[in-house]
Amino acid sequence: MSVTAKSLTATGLVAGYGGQPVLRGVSFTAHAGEILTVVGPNGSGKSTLIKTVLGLIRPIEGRILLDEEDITPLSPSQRANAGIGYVPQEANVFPNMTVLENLRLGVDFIQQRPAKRFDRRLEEVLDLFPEIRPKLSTRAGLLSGGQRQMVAMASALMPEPFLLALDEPSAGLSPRNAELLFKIISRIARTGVTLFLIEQNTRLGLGASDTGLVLVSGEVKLSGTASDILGNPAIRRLYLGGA
Ligand SMILES: Nc1ncnc2c1ncn2[C@@H]1O[C@H](COP(=O)(O)OP(=O)(O)OP(=O)(O)O)[C@@H](O)[C@H]1O
Repeated sequence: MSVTAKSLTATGLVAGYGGQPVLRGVSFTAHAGEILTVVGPNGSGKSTLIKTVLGLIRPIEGRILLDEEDITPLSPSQRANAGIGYVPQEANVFPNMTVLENLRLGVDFIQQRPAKRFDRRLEEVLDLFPEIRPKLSTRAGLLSGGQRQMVAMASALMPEPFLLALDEPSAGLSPRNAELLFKIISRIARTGVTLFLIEQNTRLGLGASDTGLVLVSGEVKLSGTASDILGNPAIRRLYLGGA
């Protein structure tokens, strides 16, 4: 079921909300087919960064590229059509609709990238989320938090995005469900999708990632392989409660 993953590159992003910029020159590359997790303390600019990648905030300076294509001028919906999928942290399913209806909406919102036949794509996506297969006719609002998060991710995958952006996927989940979700995230990457996520749970997020980015006060404090970052003594001391 592989799609062709694309890399996501940001160069010199300066962005904010009108006052002093929150992001102060952020550059990174999420390589095609890899998982990149952005971590950092509260208020460091993680949400601002994901909003800038999605086009919800226009950068004052800098560019965003999907492979070689400069997507900086594109609106959020144009970026969705260009193959950027997104799962927000909250309100990410339609609670009064069934799981199947939610998955159908995932395709209906994308206009310019005609996907495979719905049934075929549905089977591929359900193979990634066996836990929701028996729940297709259940209203999404009746599911557990972990299952709802799976439906949200499955719905975003329906139109075969090149890249999936996730906003704190483990938020509000039990440790067991959060671990399960990150197993699924690794499974998604193996199908050839690039994953770009922000995460409060540094150990879990970086533990499942290829590369990482530590954002502090709107600047990249550290970047590299996720295992190098997890092994960095300063990061361990600051964010992981260990020496
Ligand atoms: N809509 C907004 N208008 C003005 N300032 C904002 C807005 N949203 C966030 N900020 C400010 O931008 C800075 C970075 O916030 P941001 O939410 O990007 O950080 P974060 O790393 O995602 O934090 P958290 O981990 O707490 O979610 C903060 O100083 C915050 O107050």
